[in-house]
Amino acid sequence: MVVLSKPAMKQLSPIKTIKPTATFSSRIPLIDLSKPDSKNHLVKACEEFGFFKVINHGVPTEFITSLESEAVKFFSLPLSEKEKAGPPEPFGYGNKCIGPNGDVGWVEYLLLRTNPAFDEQRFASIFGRNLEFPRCAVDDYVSAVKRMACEVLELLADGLKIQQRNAFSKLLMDEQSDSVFRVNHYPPCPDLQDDSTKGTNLIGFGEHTDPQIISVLRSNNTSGLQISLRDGSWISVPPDQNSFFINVGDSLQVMTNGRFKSVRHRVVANSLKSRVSMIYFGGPPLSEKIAPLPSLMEGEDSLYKEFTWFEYKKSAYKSRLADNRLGLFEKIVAS
Ligand SMILES: C=C1C[C@]23C[C@@]1(O)CC[C@H]2[C@@]12CC[C@H](O)[C@@](C)(C(=O)O1)[C@H]2[C@@H]3C(=O)O
Ligand SMILES: O=C(O)CCC(=O)C(=O)O
Ligand SMILES: [Fe+2]
Repeated sequence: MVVLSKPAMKQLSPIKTIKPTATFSSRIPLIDLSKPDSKNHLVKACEEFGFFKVINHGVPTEFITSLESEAVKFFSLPLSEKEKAGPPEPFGYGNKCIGPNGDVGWVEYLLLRTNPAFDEQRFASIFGRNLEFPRCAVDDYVSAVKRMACEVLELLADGLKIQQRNAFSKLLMDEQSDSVFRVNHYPPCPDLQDDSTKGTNLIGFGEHTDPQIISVLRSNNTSGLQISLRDGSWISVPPDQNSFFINVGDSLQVMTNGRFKSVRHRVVANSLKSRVSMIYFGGPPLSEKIAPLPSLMEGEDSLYKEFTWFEYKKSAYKSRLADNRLGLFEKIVAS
């Protein structure tokens, strides 16, 4: 079974299908941010999984529910209306096409910038006069999630015994922080019934790691998110609309000289229910050098060549979703 999106300029691959072999796992680390020992659990989770679930996160429920209902309203509009906010370059409304290099998935989305430089006018220019998406609901939600992301990063710095506890979080707090916000909608996708594809599902969002420092993800109660373990196997993440899921991004992997690993993840479309997810990608300013923190090197050499976030992002936008983007920046170690 091949599902093609509408013709576009780029050569598009068919949306991939997948046999639902991953099992739901109770192994995903659960971090209670209100507990005094959370910093050590956080470090362990970042080392072992690059992924964890957070409870007692302090993000007001009303910010979550109000933004999610606005997202549902937006995605319920006729396609011709939503397309007025597209195509994503990279910001705006996108449908099936992910990124500029031919990746596709069973997903539609809004990709927005979050820093203050993305002013009212530029926000409005995406949505136009008759197509509203409430900037204030995005701002309330993103500010609260960013605060929580910074708290997590500061606890991680404490857990790693880094003296400057804002070593990571200051990059998200910077006025020039290149952070991004994404709302994904995965429409229900009935089980495929073709002989060759019976019992398989479409890929909603293909496997990848996130390039930034940290990603904070929240979804409605529909399953679909899967993460890859260190042995390469995939596990399904049980959905929980009251919690947040956090991904270590490539930049945090580099800043910890590989001690934390960015997590490979993907989304499989659900056959019956639609899935809505909202993800804040906390990134550094474009000019920031991404390099291991000296206190984490303990006499080791950096595993990575020196690069700025601008250079990494430029390279990421030339890559396909599933590529090992950090590979290009790893030092070749003589054996
Ligand atoms: C295929 C692509 C989409 C992406 C840019 C890229 O060329 C490779 C990285 C992709 C990713 C993954 C995490 C985030 O969803 C994202 C916004 C990002 O920063 O990197 C996407 C990019 C995108 O959709 O524009
Ligand atoms: O929608 C999701 O749950 C995850 C999507 C994702 O990984 C991304 O947008 O980078
Ligand atoms: Fe991702």
